[in-house]
Amino acid sequence: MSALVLIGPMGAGKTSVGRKLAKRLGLSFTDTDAEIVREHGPIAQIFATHGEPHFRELERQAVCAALSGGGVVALGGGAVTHPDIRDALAAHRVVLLTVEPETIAARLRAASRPVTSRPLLHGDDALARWQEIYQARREMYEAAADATFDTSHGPIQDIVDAVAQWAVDTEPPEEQQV
Ligand SMILES: Nc1ncnc2c1ncn2[C@@H]1O[C@H](COP(=O)(O)OP(=O)(O)O)[C@@H](O)[C@H]1O
Ligand SMILES: O=C(O)C1=C[C@@H](OP(=O)(O)O)[C@@H](O)[C@H](O)C1
Ligand SMILES: [Mg+2]
Repeated sequence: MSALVLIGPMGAGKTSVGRKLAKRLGLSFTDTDAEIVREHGPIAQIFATHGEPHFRELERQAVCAALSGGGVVALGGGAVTHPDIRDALAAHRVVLLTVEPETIAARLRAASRPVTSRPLLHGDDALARWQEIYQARREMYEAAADATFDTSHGPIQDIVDAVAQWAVDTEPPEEQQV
């Protein structure tokens, strides 16, 4: 069963768009960060106690499990850095959500949970770090994506509608309802 997978940089909207998209399409929703937190505790704590490589291994396990369950799956922004995850994504429909730095600056300021869920942005100048990380991953995102939607402008519902339309238009024949 192929999943509809959302990838992209921190704050692009993978979690928020993914949840609404699943509802809209009548599919299950899995956020792999939420699965990791449920099983292993807060992301910042995992980074602090065991380091990023350990988090990436937990993420690899969570992503592989989520992909096999199908439905809509929102990944964490760094999941594409793992080669096993990049390989696994080839069998699924992958949507890249992008966002401009001007917009992300406001989202990072407004975010209520950056400290617990985005340890890579801790400290001074989170925006500069966000840009650096995005640039370093941009090619991996683009290579993995079947479609790209920018979430910088307009209401979130417009993005949900656009991705839902794309998903219906490109649905593989073997998964269409008979
Ligand atoms: N058009 C939009 N598309 C996506 N997210 C939006 C949009 N407008 C505002 N937001 C907000 O931006 C934030 C995106 O955060 P989140 O969904 O956690 O992103 P990610 O999972 O990619 O890190 C949310 O607070 C969401 O409500
Ligand atoms: O980009 C990254 O390396 C990360 C993104 C986060 O998820 P979101 O992209 O959903 O914020 C979370 O997985 C963790 O803090 C690491
Ligand atoms: Mg998220």
